[in-house]
Amino acid sequence: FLSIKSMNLTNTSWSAPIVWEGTFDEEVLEKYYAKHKITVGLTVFAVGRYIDHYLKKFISSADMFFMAGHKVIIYVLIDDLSRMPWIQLSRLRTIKVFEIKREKRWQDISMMRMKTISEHVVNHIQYEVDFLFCMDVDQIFIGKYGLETLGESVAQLHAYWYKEDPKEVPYERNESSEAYIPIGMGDFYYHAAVFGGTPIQVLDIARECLKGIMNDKKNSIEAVWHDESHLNKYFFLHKPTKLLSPEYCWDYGRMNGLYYPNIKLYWAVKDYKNLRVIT
Ligand SMILES: CC(=O)N[C@H]1[C@@H](OP(=O)(O)OP(=O)(O)OC[C@H]2O[C@@H](n3ccc(=O)[nH]c3=O)[C@H](O)[C@@H]2O)O[C@H](CO)[C@H](O)[C@@H]1O
Ligand SMILES: [Mn+2]
Repeated sequence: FLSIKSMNLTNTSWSAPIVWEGTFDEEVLEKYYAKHKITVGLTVFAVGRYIDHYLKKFISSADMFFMAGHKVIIYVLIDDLSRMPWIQLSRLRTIKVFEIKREKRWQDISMMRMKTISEHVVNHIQYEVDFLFCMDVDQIFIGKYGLETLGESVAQLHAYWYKEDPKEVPYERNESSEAYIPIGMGDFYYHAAVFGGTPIQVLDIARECLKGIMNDKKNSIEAVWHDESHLNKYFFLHKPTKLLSPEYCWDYGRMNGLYYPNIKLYWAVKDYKNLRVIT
């Protein structure tokens, strides 16, 4: 019998922990943070049809499972304030809603999040939270997503690629792109649906990714997986201090016979045809 712990990597070659259920002591963490009170931020974007389709479920499930028992500020970036759903939150939770401009192409809606995140971290988030996560809206929490995920620079292993040789993962392979990673290089393939860290670290991630995205635009290049390609380049150059196992961003639609009992967050059903803006 092999436990998940022994089947899967729990440390990277640069000694960053890979967080799986069973690799941390929740009690010790809770005791520590009872004495060191923190506030955790969570940014989420909802533009166009993603508002009605995903936002309410994301927020109400976060209310229940994201940093339960700790102070949380959810930052909602939305292109139509009048469609912000009403959600009753538990104690210790606050929502701040901001209206953003709507990009025309879904690729830009996704990529330009890096710009909006940078601006908001600079203007206020850095003074309001100790740790910050940035997440896609098309996902749902179903298990406790807790203190074990906090770190200076946190990356999410992509559920499709975490066992794969880096040679096989879909990094950007066009040498002219800022996101380029040569074949044979790279550590893991990270999922852009979740990243985080201290606000200053998140600012560096967002700024560097944005720089790459804008330089590529200048050269009429768009990386194969958009912001995700640039995020992978960033984490290749600046190793994350903590990695989250796929339990923290699972796809039930493509399990490949694998079953993990401790999923904390999973992909909502995608419906690109109907939900994404027409390009
Ligand atoms: C499996 C897969 O295909 N993954 C890619 C796909 O992720 P996703 O299919 O998860 O991208 P997505 O459609 O969720 O877009 C990313 C996020 O942007 C926001 N949003 C996007 C479109 C929109 O009309 N309204 C809106 O609010 C929303 O917060 C969403 O969660 O695309 C991303 C952006 O290119 C990355 O490249 C991912 O690697
Ligand atoms: Mn998504």
